Amino acid sequence: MAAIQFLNVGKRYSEGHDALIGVDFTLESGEMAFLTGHSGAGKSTLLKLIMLMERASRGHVLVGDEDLGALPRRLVSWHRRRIGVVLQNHQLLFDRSVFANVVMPLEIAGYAPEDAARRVRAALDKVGLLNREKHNPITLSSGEQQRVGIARAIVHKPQVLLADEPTGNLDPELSEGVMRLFEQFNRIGTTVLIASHDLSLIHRMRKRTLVLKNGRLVSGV
Ligand SMILES: Nc1ncnc2c1ncn2[C@@H]1O[C@H](COP(=O)(O)OP(=O)(O)OP(=O)(O)O)[C@@H](O)[C@H]1O
Repeated sequence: MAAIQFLNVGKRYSEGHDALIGVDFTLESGEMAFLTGHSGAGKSTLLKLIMLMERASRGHVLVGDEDLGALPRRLVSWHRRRIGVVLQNHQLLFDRSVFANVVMPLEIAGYAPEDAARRVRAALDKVGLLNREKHNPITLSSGEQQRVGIARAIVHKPQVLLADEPTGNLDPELSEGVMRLFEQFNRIGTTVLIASHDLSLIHRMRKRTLVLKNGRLVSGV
């Protein structure tokens, strides 16, 4: 079954700039792939369409069976809960603990506190940070902070995990560790799409790689 489908997708920003043109690809459920291309090629835009942070100007974006262009407004938050997102600057809040950062998506989704706490600990365990739950993230290294961001992205067991330059600030060894984590989530069935311009890292991972050039998919389809 397809997890993500782009059918002749175009995205024109209001200024008239075409960020994506005629993009067609399918990511099967349980697949892991990279998305690469020069700065401005359209990588972040493509991910934003999947998260419904932007809407396609042409064509169709499907996540599972749902055509996002036809998704009723009341289902947008349901849709976002199917997706976990990891960003380069991880957007952790430094006025609260690691635990409090990771539990946020579960609080928003209305989980009971005990259930939420169990899930947060399971997520922190998966990223190797169970002993840091009471720390403030500002006291952690950048690699550890990124792993807190990953725990927060997967704590609600999303079907799809998206990452936008998740290793941008990390040295090669830490970057590889983060990629191995994504691989682990993929192995248990999560569909993973990672935007990155770290070509040597992508090469080492030996996964399908979608390449964008000036808004068009030129390879990996
Ligand atoms: N909100 C916006 N309004 C107008 N233009 C935008 C907007 N967001 C992105 N763009 C433009 O769309 C094009 C694609 O941008 P996008 O951020 O998707 O590229 P990218 O491949 O992720 O680049 P980078 O690697 O530098 O993050 C760029 O020319 C960018 O300037």
